[in-house]
Amino acid sequence: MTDKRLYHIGFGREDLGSLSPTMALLSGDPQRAGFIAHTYLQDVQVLSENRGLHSYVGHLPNGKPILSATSGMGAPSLSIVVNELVQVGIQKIIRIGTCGSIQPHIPVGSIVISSGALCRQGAANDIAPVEYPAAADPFLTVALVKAAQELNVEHYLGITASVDTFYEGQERTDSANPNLIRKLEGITEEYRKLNILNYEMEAGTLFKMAGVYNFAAAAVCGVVAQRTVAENIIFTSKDIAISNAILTAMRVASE
Ligand SMILES: O=P(O)(O)O[C@H]1O[C@H](CO)[C@@H](O)[C@H]1O
Ligand SMILES: O=c1cc[nH]c(=O)[nH]1
Repeated sequence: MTDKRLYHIGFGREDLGSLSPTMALLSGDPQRAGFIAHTYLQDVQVLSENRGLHSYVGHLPNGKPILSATSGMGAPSLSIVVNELVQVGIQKIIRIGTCGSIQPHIPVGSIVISSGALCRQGAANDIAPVEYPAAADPFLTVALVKAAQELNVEHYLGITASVDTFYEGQERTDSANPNLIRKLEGITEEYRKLNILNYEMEAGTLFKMAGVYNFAAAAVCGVVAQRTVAENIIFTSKDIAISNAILTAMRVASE
């Protein structure tokens, strides 16, 4: 542990003052991290906006201090941020993300709460063996499910596929690269049959790090694409999907 400013997140323990938050809400998108901070936290301070990794600290109406931070996209960036957040005293992380559904019954606008992840992520292999479980914290995860029930948010609990690429790794061909390597052809259908609910790009590595570093992690993602129908993001449902994920996570953070 250190009291110095951490190189990537751009702040250290001393910048947190007497607040000393132990919970972080982690968004891939810096705008989302800022929105959460400015909408839900009181006495918000901008801790850093280094490399697009915007971080904010404040407290909830009940006085609980909370950090709202940015992971960036993908596991390599997340792994750096999470390592540094743990160094400044964070013990619980809820990822608030977006995802693509690969099950026909999970519509855009709803949320997926991850019970665990199939972790097809290179960064995680630097942290733990490939067989190491990518398991969400059961207590935070049940709390997210309860929160979604209480808020009447359409939610699904199950296994997430966390992969390194948005296009090839999620079997998208409507992109600059129309060619998929053979091992990725049909992977979405295979995952669908394995009862995997969704694709995203950070939860698996986050969960493995939580096991190795000994902190609690959970993930809630708004569904912004329906991959059994099409590859594209459904912009008309994006705001409601993200809002549902944020509301659900904030209810848990407020407990
Ligand atoms: O919306 P965020 O949290 O960034 O999450 C998802 O969106 C990005 C891809 O569009 C990836 O980071 C993926 O995991
Ligand atoms: O389809 C999607 C949507 C958001 N994020 C992903 O990683 N995939």
